[in-house]
This record gives sequence, C-alpha cells and structure tokens, in this order.
Amino acid sequence: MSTPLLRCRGLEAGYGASQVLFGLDFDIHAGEVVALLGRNGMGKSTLIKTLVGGLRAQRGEIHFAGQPIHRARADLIARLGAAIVPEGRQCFPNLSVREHLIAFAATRNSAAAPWTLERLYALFPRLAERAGHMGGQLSGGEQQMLAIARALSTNPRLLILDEASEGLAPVIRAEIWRCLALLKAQGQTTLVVDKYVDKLLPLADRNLILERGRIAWQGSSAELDAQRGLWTRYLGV
Ligand SMILES: Nc1ncnc2c1ncn2[C@@H]1O[C@H](COP(=O)(O)OP(=O)(O)OP(=O)(O)O)[C@@H](O)[C@H]1O
Repeated sequence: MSTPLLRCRGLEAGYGASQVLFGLDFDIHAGEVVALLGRNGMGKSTLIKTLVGGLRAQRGEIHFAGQPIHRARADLIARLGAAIVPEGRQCFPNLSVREHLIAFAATRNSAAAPWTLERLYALFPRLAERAGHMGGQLSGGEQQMLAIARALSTNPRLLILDEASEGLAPVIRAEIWRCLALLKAQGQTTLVVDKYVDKLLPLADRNLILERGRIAWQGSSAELDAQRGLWTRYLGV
C-alpha cells in the first residue's frame, strides 16, 4: 500500500498531568474518509487538537504529508494541508461570507483543482445567496456550511470535521452529509467525528472507535454495520 497521508504511532497526549490518549496507532490514506467514533469524553476532540497542533503530543509520532508534525506548530500543519472545521463553527460575526472565504484562501495550498469561490458557491448555493451577509447574521446551518467552505478554500489535503452536524435541523444535517458525499466522490481525504453513526456508515471507508483514549476497534463500515454489538458496547446506540 502507498505511504499514508497521515500516520500516528504510539501517540499519547493530554492536559498537563491528565493523560487522555494512550498509544494510538492508525493511518489515513489519501482519498479515504475515516470516521472517528466513541462516546462523549473518550478523547476524539483531544486527538483532533493534537493532530492540528492545538495540543502538543506527549509521546509518539505523527507524520503528515511526509513530515513529522508531532512537535510542529498549528500554522505549519495548516500549511502542510490539514484544515479543521471546528466544533462550534467559530465564524467571525463581523466578516461577510465572501470575506471569510477570501481570508482563508490566503493560506491555501497549491492543488491541481483549487477551490475557487465559484466552486465553493456551487457546492453551497446558499452561501452564494448570502455572500454579503456577516457571519453573525447567518443561521446555524449556514455558519456550518461557511465553516466547511472556509476549510476547503485552503485546498486541504486532509479535511477534519469535529461534530459538523451537531445542533442542526435534520434538513440541514442532510445537506451537510450530501456535501461530504460529494467531496468524497471528488477524492477529498477526510477525518470526521460525528455521533450519527448510521449516516457515517455509507460515507466512511474506515472507522476508528475510541474508548477511554485507546483505539478499541478499527475496521470498514461493512464490518461495523455487521457487528451491532460494537454499537451498544462502545457507541451507546
Ligand atoms: N482543556 C481540557 N483540560 C483538561 N481536561 C480536558 C480538556 N478538554 C477535555 N478534557 C478531558 O479529556 C477527556 C477527553 O475529552 P474529549 O473532549 O477529547 O472527548 P470527546 O470524545 O471529544 O468527547 P465529546 O464528544 O464530549 O467532545 C475528557 O475526560 C475531558 O474531560
């Protein structure tokens, strides 16, 4: 198999003396969609923070796009091509939709098919209609679309979504899933955290289940679908 885009080996991280992640080993290959699953408090957000340089790994190694990044700063990791759609969206209330997209595109990676404003608006026609509106004037669903479009505008090698469908109406959630399926069809490598396991299954190529900071199980969506015991044991569904 080809060299993975992201490789974690023996990764440990936490907050001061409170260790949260214990010896994680996993890979993400280019073009894959990987779902990160687990009940609340199992370490999903901590892992994502560690991958994007918001939290320093205490032990172990992370390689991304051929570079060791376990001691790298967040801006370098972003420049290597990791883009996060953070929990809570974090749009700027006083920047317009268009300004968000232009500001983030300033740090873009080169790509064969770059994300232009036109492509982003074609993916999310709602954002085209709202181009002049301020972040603070958008609905929760529109803010979520903007957070995804803003991350895409950097032409990410790896798109990371932390609870992207959290707190949204079902019709808006469906729009977010539709967009992620389109991105997958275009070959976008993605790591996604979400609690709607049934929606993630058709999208994800592989799934990682975190249990108290350890990978309790990893496998394909077909395997996870067939093993409902894993859902009750580790996912509480
Ligand atoms: N800033 C922090 N300082 C100290 N402990 C933290 C901090 N953030 C998270 N934790 C602890 O780390 C553990 C893992 O939390 P984390 O947020 O990574 O879990 P999660 O799987 O993402 O859960 P959730 O779905 O609730 O966000 C929890 O015990 C949590 O209390």
